[in-house]
Amino acid sequence: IWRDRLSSNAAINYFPFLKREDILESAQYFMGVALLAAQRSRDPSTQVGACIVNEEKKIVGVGYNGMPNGCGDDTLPWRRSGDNPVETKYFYVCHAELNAIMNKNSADLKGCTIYVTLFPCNECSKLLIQAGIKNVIYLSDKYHDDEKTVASRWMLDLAGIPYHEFIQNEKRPAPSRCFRCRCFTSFHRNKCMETTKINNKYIIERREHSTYGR
Ligand SMILES: Nc1nc(=O)n([C@H]2C[C@H](O)[C@@H](COP(=O)(O)O)O2)cc1CO
Repeated sequence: IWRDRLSSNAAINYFPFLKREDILESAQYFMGVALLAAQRSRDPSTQVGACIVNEEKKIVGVGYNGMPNGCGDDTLPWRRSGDNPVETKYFYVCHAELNAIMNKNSADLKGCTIYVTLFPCNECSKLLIQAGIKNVIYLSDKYHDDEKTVASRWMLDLAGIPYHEFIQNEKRPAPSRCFRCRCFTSFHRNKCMETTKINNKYIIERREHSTYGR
C-alpha cells in the first residue's frame, strides 16, 4: 500500500530488502540510446539514431546520420532540395544505420536487433540484411509511402526480417501489479504486505490475499 504512494527513495527506507521493479525496460533503454545518438546529428531537418543490440542484449553499435568522416560538416550541403541533386545532402549523408553498423564493436552482427528512430530506407535495409541483422524496431515511419520505404519493406519481407513499431511506454499494458495492494513486486503475487507502526517501528507483515481486509 505504502510502496505505491511513496517516492522510491522513501520506499527504500520502508522496503530495503525489495528490488526496484519500476525500472526502464530494456527496449526503452535501447530506443533511448538511439534517441540520444540522434541528438548528435547535425541534420537540420531529420535527426536519426540507431542502436544495435546482440542476442545477449548488449549494445554492439550506435550511430546517427552525419556527413562522412573527414568531409566536413560545414563543407557539404545540408539542404533538402536544389536545382542540382549534387547540392543537396542526400548524396552525402551517411545514415544512422550505416554508421551503427560501421561502428560495431563485435566481430559480426548476426542475430542482432536494430533499434532505429526512423524506418530504414532501401539502402540501409540492404546493409541490415547483409550484416545478418534479424530484427528491426523503429520509432517513426514518416516516409512510409516513399518508394524507398516500399522497396525497403519488400526486401525485409523477402529476407524474413520482421520489423515492428516501437511501442511507447504509455501504449504498453500496465505492468502487472499485485491486485490487492497495487505494488509492482512479483513477490506479492499471492501475498500482500502491510506496514504497521508499533512503538515507532515499522513492522512489515505479509497477508494472504484471501484473508486481507476481512
Ligand atoms: N532510416 C533513415 N536513416 C537516416 O539516417 N536518414 C537520414 C538521412 C537524412 O540525413 C535524414 C532525412 O532527411 P529528410 O529527408 O527528412 O530531410 O535522415 C534517413 C532515413 C530514412 O530514409
